[in-house]
Amino acid sequence: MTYAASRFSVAPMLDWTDRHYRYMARLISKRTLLYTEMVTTGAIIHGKGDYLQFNEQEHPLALQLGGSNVQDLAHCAKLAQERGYDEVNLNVGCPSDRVQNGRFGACLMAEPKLVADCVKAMRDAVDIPVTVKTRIGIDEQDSYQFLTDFVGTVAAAGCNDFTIHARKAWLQGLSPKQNREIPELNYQRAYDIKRDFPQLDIGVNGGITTIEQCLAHLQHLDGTMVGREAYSNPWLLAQVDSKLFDERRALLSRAEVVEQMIPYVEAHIAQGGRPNHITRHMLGLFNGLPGGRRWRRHLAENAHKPGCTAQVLADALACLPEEALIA
Ligand SMILES: Cc1cc2nc3c(=O)[nH]c(=O)nc-3n(C[C@H](O)[C@H](O)[C@H](O)COP(=O)(O)O)c2cc1C
Repeated sequence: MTYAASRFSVAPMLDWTDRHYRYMARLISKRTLLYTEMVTTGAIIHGKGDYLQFNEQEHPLALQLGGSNVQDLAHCAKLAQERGYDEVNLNVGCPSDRVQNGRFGACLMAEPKLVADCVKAMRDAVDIPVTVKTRIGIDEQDSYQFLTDFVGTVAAAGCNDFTIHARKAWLQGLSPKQNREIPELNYQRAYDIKRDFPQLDIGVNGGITTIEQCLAHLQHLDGTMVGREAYSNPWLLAQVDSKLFDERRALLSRAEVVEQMIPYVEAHIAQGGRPNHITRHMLGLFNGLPGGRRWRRHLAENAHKPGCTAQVLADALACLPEEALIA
């Protein structure tokens, strides 16, 4: 496998990977594939807002859909393609009650035939890749056979690209938050799927916190997806283009990223938004550096105040020592 054939992505995360986070992430890495938060077909079709909005700078960008109605998913996939998304992904991994009531998310692992029908309808509607994010199992259905039956059935419907969150979903008794730590991760399951379905693109997700871990997974797999670490420590993305894609392009410093966010925040305010809609995603930018706490505190204490402007970012930068500014 070449570097360029492998994938690195930031996971879809509700309330976290909104368009503002993604705009910042794109300033840090050009090669990372960014996912939207999960958007339900119901929100897109019946909602009042524009749930497909993004900034052209965000490419490459994948829309994650939640749903299980075949026609609705096909319709939303088509809208995604028309709007310019680079990929459309189906959520077969979220364990929350709300999602189970809507019969989508992780509970769909128990209905591979339905997922296959959804994927086929989406594939028929669009030319962009249709991908699936899934778990290694749900509840007591956690055998390797269960996972291979699921992947095999969905792949036969035309999905060539799976990201496997290497932790099974508990549909009862654990909150989605608890279910991100328990039960334990089983990366071997994802490796075994790649061995048994070598023609498929298989990526892994769950518990990855360093680029070195990504490189270790890429010995077995086609891609890695990072969630929480890419949010709380966005500077992780600064190593992606060079270490995973062998690109030599000069990177921005953290301070330069902040400077480029200032006009973006100004434009957001001009449209009636508040700075903290954006700065809340930037709190971890100086994590681990001297002054990182002061940066975080300044934004957390000021960016929500009425009348606050994009100057809050310049003021927060001024709290930092020189060594943090050039890092
Ligand atoms: C705040 C939050 C929101 C999430 N929302 C979604 C979502 O919308 N769709 C989805 O497939 N997974 C969602 N997840 C799960 C992540 O995509 C990912 O699978 C999980 O966090 C494990 O990866 P990590 O250990 O790298 O964080 C969410 C996770 C978090 C922390």
